[in-house]
Amino acid sequence: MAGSLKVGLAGLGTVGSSVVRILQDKAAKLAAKAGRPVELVAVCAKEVRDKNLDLATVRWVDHPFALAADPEIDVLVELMGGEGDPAKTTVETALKAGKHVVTANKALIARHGAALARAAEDRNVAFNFEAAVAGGIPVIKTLREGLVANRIDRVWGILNGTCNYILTRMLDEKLSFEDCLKEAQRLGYAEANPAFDVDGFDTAHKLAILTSLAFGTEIDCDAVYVEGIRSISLADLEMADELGYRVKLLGVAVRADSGIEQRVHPTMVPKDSPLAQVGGVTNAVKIDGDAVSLTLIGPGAGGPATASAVVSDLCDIARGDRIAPFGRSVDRLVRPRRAPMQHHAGGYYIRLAAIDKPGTAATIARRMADELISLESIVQRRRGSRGEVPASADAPAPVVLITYATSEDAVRRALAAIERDGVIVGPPQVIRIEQN
Ligand SMILES: NC(=O)C1=CN([C@@H]2O[C@H](COP(=O)(O)OP(=O)(O)OC[C@H]3O[C@@H](n4cnc5c(N)ncnc54)[C@H](OP(=O)(O)O)[C@@H]3O)[C@@H](O)[C@H]2O)C=CC1
Ligand SMILES: N[C@@H](CC=O)C(=O)O
Ligand code: NA
Repeated sequence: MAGSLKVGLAGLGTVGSSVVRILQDKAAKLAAKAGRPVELVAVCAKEVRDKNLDLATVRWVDHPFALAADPEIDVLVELMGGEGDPAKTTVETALKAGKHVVTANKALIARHGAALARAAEDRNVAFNFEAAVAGGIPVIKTLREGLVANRIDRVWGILNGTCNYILTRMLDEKLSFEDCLKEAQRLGYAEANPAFDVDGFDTAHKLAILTSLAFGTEIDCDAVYVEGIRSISLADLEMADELGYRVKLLGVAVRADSGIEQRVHPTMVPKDSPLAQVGGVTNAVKIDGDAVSLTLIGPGAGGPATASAVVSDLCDIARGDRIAPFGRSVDRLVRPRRAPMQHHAGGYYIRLAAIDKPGTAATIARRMADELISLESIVQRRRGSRGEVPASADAPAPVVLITYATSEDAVRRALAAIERDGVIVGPPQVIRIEQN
């Protein structure tokens, strides 16, 4: 058997600890599959959180930059997280030193992926990041290699385990948003700063990476329209359920007439659609190609699932597989044309807190008609029913509209007019609807 691939690991948190365990517990099987042992020789961390981790045979290095330049290692695994330092310089240092790099750090790739991939290409080393998108689901490999013969028109799905866990638990267990988030943190799903999860930025990072792979374009993270899930109430989840939908935080990248549309927002999907069935920390990615359309479903976060992808990347390197990180040379990625969000076309769920007085319903209907928006349904509830509306005599009553396909622009204009008319209280809740 060939000599071992020597691994240096920076970051011993949720994912790093699981990587150590897999490399140790499955050493013989991995060596057989990769054709040579994959050996952890050095680690670097601020502290060892998991006191049961056996690091007796592993060298401790005090700083990640030193680990990245360590002459003994062949590959640097970066599992510290964060788009800036120390992660960025650690990865740059390793690539400059001619070492392969594996990372799960989507924030880093979304911001600096092209420059890092170029550095890897220049030195003919691997820069692998399967764990960065949809955790254990091999979606990077699927897009980069398995679907190479396809023209991709849309890549979309549930890309954040924490948000899907929260939305599922809120509806199923009637738990509060805060309690669900705490559970997701305890289970190791959330980012170090969970605002990245619940405000949609983690999904945006992942979507930007998928977009580049799917459409052969430069990563354009700033082009992603982002809305998170903080505004989604139990009332919305229950109303969606009643109307035949589930609410999911989706990332959607689609080839539109005016360019590539990239958006992240809470989305209603029909209850009988595959994405609606995906609950908890599970992720799902749908890829619509001209020859093959498929859906990949699997665990999107958590130590073991994410480490599974990291170890897969390491085995590819051990086998000698070298593939351009974005499936083609960075110089061959094209600049994407951005399709503006105002041009987005689709159905909408709109929840209004309507003032209960004669003419309100007519005003709302007229403003919608002015913008040529056709309504599929209107549901009006009594005051004090769902919608967290107090039951006092002058309290507003929840009105829910479901529109047929229309444009974002038209919806925004109609709602602005309704607000000016003074027939609603507070901001309207708007959730886009995505059909299969
Ligand atoms: N958790 C998940 O489910 C998934 C995570 N990822 C990504 O994987 C990466 C790691 O995530 P995760 O394991 O959850 O994060 P954790 O916060 O659990 O672990 C990060 C580790 O890196 C250490 N670290 C941070 N800064 C330094 C430093 N300057 N020097 C040395 N060590 C440092 C931390 O130490 P300390 O604890 O002392 O701060 C901690 O041990 C992130 O990029 C994340 O986005 C990707 C997919 C899924
Ligand atoms: N915080 C992320 C972790 C995996 O990428 C998530 O919840 O999906
Ligand atoms: Na993955």
